[in-house]
Amino acid sequence: MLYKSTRGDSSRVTSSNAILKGLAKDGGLYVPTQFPYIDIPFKDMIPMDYKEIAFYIINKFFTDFDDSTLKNCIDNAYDDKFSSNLIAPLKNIDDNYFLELYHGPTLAFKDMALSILPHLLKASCKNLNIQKEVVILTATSGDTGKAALEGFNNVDKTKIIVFYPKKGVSTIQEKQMITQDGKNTHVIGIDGNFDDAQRGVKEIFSDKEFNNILSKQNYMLSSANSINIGRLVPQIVYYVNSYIQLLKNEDIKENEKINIVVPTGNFGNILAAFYAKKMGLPINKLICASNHNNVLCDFINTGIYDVRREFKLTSSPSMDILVSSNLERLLYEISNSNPCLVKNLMEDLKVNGIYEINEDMKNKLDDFYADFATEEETLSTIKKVYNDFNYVIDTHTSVAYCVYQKYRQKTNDSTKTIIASTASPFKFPESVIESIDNNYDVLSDFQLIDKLSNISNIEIPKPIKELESKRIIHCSICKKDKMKSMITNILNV
Ligand SMILES: N[C@@H](CCOP(=O)(O)O)C(=O)O
Repeated sequence: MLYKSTRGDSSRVTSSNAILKGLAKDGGLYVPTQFPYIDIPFKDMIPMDYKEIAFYIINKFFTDFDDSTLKNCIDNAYDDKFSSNLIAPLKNIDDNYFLELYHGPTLAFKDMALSILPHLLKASCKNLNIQKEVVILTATSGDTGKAALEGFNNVDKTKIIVFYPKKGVSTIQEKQMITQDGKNTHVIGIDGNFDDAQRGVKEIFSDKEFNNILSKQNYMLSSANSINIGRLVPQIVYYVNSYIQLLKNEDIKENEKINIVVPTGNFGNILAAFYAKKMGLPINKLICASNHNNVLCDFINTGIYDVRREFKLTSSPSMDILVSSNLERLLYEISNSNPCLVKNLMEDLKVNGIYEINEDMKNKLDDFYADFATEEETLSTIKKVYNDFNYVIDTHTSVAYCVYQKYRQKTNDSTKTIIASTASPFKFPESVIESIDNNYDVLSDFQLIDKLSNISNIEIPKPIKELESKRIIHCSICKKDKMKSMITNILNV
């Protein structure tokens, strides 16, 4: 299996190369040259556990890793760092299936891939005999940053540098990042939003001169964001695994189609579900749920991507994104793998802040349904789910569930549905408690966490409990146009 750029660079690279580089030379994203198919009957997968399914799927994409290396990466990733031995359990709430992706070390779905990425990256270095130190640049709107810091913490011959919007993440998300220990970790708040951080990181990847300077000093750049194919492939696994869980529990029949609802910002998580569908997972609709930054929802409904709108800070900060990176991979797929077309659309976006896809591509968006939740709807949905089912969800999952309710009302579609539950409610105690009972607005974050634990009858997750006494280690901030000089200082180049 080889990988190519969405923007036409003619070179084909191995998975090790794609993982190490993160982004293609021409600024495009690496995509597989063909899609592997799930070639065993789903019922034969019932006895397989999460790790075995992970091996089956990842092995089809990362073909230059030998079996024992890949198994080793998987064993080291999905171990007792996860508080559920199912790794990603499904909760049946009112015959909807919440796929709880937040039982990893940092309590967000990003752990599902960032627990394995450092191992894949180290193995890639070995496969390619790379002796350089790898500098992982990461832009985050809250969850990726902490998961990447945790994953790469003290990993030999790597440094991890995370940029986050100083005013665009929850208090707990920020505290999780700025208290991160590890001699190779760096965290910087910027005076812009997530789009500024992501743009800055991408510009640095494409800056040939800077990359040459780094190379002379024995450094190379890679990415922990979902622009890196090493992030995306492990995310396909949990959709396949959850389908098998449904089958095992006899909630569905073999080959019965399901819907998947994903709260979406950078389009990585829903793209992984789309990739699962391309591999043969029986999926009816992929339901894209946006918050008030509803640029993706508009795109899916009109074929026009228009970022010329106000960037809103919401209670679901991880989705506060207007320039959604992975949509580029979808454009590539729905354009019949036409890199010139993708390149032109990306150029239109850069120059004019808008593009429109052609009719043929619009028709291929039929796999998707999209809607969005307002702030009010997000908070009232948390309350409703709590009151009706005594189940506490976070703000991002609430966006997903709210959009799903709208979908049901509009379509009457009763297909069994998985709702990606992307983060623990303990990461957003203020918004979650405010939704359920707004009598507590004078309490501090950690008092709110206690309250949340009482209300939900769920023990405070260990990583949150430990956070209260952790000291702040990182207090760097920078202007959004000074990200490169921050890196220069850190690396002393
Ligand atoms: N939601 C993200 C933003 C970055 O997305 P990624 O999936 O590309 O890493 C975050 O929490 O940082």
